[in-house]
Amino acid sequence: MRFSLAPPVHSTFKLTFSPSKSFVFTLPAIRPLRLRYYNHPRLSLSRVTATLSAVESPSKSSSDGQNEKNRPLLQVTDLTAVIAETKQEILKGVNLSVNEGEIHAIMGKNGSGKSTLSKVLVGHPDYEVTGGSVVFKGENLLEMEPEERSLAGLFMSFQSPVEIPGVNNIDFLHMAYNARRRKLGQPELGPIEFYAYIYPKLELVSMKTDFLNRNVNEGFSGGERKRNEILQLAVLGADLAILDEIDSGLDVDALRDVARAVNGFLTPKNSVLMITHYRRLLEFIKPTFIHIMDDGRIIKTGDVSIATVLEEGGYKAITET
Ligand SMILES: Nc1ncnc2c1ncn2[C@@H]1O[C@H](COP(=O)(O)OP(=O)(O)OP(=O)(O)O)[C@@H](O)[C@H]1O
Repeated sequence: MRFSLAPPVHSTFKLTFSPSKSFVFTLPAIRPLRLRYYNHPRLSLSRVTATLSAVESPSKSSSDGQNEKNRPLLQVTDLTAVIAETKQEILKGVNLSVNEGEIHAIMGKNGSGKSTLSKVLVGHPDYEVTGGSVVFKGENLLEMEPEERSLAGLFMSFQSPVEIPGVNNIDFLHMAYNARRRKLGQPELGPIEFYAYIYPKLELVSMKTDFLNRNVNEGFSGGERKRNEILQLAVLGADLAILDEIDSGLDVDALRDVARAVNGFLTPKNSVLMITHYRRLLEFIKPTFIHIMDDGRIIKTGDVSIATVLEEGGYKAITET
């Protein structure tokens, strides 16, 4: 990728990626700290390019490690959890193993506990774990704060992504991205470098650049929220991405875009755990395993053929096979 930086005029910049593609953006003026980057004497084309390669290269080189494929990433054993407020038990002994490079889909009737499982994994405060264990990348996930889980490489896209009034999208992503880089011992990216990094990701999910300057999810349509979640995933990266009904509310084109972005995120080292009700998503993102959840437990695991049985005969057909 080649691009040049036009000299800054006030706070508007132009990044040119190729003769036909350029991206004009306005840096948010709310962080005085960032102003020092505007006229940074060492911010040259080569520096930005070098930073971009540094960002892109770890996932590429890690994908070379074929012999490391299939190492365990997430191991959930006999996990039980209750609603914190009422102590009602929702998860009643979940067992699930996800290895590096695998795509797992969880299906199940409404209210069977799928979203609860994913929220418990990311440390949502509405739930209390009452038993069992969760090991993520060799560490006890349940002992980590939600933020630590995220920095450790766990990403969750919520079924109903929340609005964050007063925080614009680009600031939010920039902050989260730099927090992850700090955790990885990498230097933070300044605003210009970050814009250059994020631009191709916007294209990946077919999102217009004006979404960057809007407050996170505020006034976004259902489909735009989902695209924005996947943009977050593409920007932040993750070892395990948990996608809760990423297909709900998407039109056919949006579903394709989102699936393409998710597939683009995959390497032999990272994994996806997706919750869905429909086979349609599984045609775009091919799962290694499908699990059926019922009443707080995974009651069946198999390959993609389960989704066909389900679509044709409903959950009754699954429990009878
Ligand atoms: N915070 C909560 N307060 C009250 N009840 C809850 C809470 N969280 C989950 N539940 C209940 O736990 C059960 C499982 O909910 P969950 O959202 O995990 O189901 P699901 O399998 O994801 O369902 P769906 O397919 O409809 O999204 C439901 O009966 C739900 O009402």
